[in-house]
Amino acid sequence: MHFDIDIHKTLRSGKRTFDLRVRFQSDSQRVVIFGPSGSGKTLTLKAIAGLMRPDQGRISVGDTVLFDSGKRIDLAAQARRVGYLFQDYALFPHLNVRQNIAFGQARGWLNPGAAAHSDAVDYWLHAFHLEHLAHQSPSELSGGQRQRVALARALVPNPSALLLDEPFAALDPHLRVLLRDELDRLQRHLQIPMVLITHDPADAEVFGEHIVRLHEGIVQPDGAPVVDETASDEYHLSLGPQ
Ligand SMILES: Nc1ncnc2c1ncn2[C@@H]1O[C@H](COP(=O)(O)OP(=O)(O)OP(=O)(O)O)[C@@H](O)[C@H]1O
Repeated sequence: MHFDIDIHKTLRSGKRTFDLRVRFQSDSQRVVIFGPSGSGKTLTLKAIAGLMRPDQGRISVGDTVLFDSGKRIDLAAQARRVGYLFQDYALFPHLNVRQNIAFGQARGWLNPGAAAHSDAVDYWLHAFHLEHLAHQSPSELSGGQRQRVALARALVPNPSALLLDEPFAALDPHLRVLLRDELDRLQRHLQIPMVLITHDPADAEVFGEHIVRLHEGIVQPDGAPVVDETASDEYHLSLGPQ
């Protein structure tokens, strides 16, 4: 999957301004945007997802141009076919697990109850071992279960790429190691291209086939690729053919 990213955005808050000038290209399936707090990682991910409109630039994922200020292209977030995992998972507290996952489907937006019974929802409930929790609410789940529900919701519309905002930040250190391993195997199994943002070097080590280093809104030139050689065919989740 080819990512071609060129984002210009100036944000003002009182007397403070923040200039985001992010430009990179990648043919990697595993791109990590790595940088300290406040470096512009979330803004970059939101721009790719269509949740933040750049002032200028061009964003394409594969053959699809998602945004091009020169050509006045700006696809709506729902039309971009990218899954987004929010840092705090952003599950809906009033919907149960099944309904939260169904919300990932376009038709679920109006009536999650009606969309809750579909093959795709059943598939991801099963794949993430969530069937027995289908009727529970997010407040009744562990941190790891919440992450699986959020991942299932992001995957249910069969996106062409996955965007992950600090996916392990909300977890305790032990769970972080387990779920990092689980996401590693999930990505290798699905072969879904992903862009993951993090300030944790351990995430960059596992997922950073291509590392984009960000500092104060600008990509740093020393972003040499780091290839992870620990590929494993083994996969413990119940994933069948897609
Ligand atoms: N709506 C906004 N208006 C003004 N400034 C903003 C706005 N949103 C973000 N910023 C500023 O832009 C900068 C980059 O924010 P961003 O959320 O992308 O950082 P980040 O690298 O994801 O940080 P963290 O790791 O802490 O989440 C920050 O200094 C932030 O204060």
